[in-house]
Amino acid sequence: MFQAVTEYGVTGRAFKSRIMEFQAWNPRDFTHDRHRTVDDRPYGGGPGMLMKVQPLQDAISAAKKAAGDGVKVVYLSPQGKRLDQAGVQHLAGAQKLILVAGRYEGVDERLIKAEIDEEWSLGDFVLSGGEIAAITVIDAIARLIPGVLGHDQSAVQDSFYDGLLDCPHYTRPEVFQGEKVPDVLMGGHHEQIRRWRLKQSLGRTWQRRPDLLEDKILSEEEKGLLEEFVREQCA
Ligand SMILES: NC[C@H]1CCC[C@@H](CNc2ccc(C(N)=O)cn2)C1
Repeated sequence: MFQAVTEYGVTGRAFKSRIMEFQAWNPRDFTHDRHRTVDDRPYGGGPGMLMKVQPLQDAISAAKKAAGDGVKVVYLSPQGKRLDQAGVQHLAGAQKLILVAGRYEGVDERLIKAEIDEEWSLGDFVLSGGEIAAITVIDAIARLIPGVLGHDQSAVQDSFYDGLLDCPHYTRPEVFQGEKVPDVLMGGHHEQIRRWRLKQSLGRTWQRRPDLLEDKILSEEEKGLLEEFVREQCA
């Protein structure tokens, strides 16, 4: 599953060039019974199983041992703190991360308490396993590691990560579905293009995610551009 980030795209290059390193630790490799059992029944009964404590504990311990000092152990679940770009930046600051991907109905609370440093959630929805959440986190973190994105892409990244939604993008043909590319983008006037893109990002954020604007202090220029956008919308 993790080949999605270790083998493809910019993240794949980050792992191939060893800017980043990945190793998977499967609890099944830490079982001692013939069926390599990794699930166990919940005390208190009820449907579903939990992750068997001993194999998961041993997998985490082995990963910690291999990581050495300065490792942060993160558990991904709907019960975690809601992850956003600021949270990704926080995680990207860690030298080493162990991402624990759960399966079944969950993990014994005592194991979480003993081994997990931070619990994060990608959103209010349930996946069949934490692996896809871990893959997503790895991708988001990788994009923030110096050298992973080409310098040109990192320029694009900055505009998006100032807490605003991205502006509309256009490429060939000039007319598509009966609609022309906005003239400003055809003119090559970089300062006008910068302002237009910033105005579109501000306006789109105001329209679709006003909550993001609540946490953002706008510069005088941004305030002016947003007012212009709103006036044009209400005209
Ligand atoms: N109680 C269900 C829970 C038990 C333990 C394993 C997880 C794996 N699935 C996940 C993991 C994370 C997220 C998320 N939102 O970040 C959603 N789903 C499911």
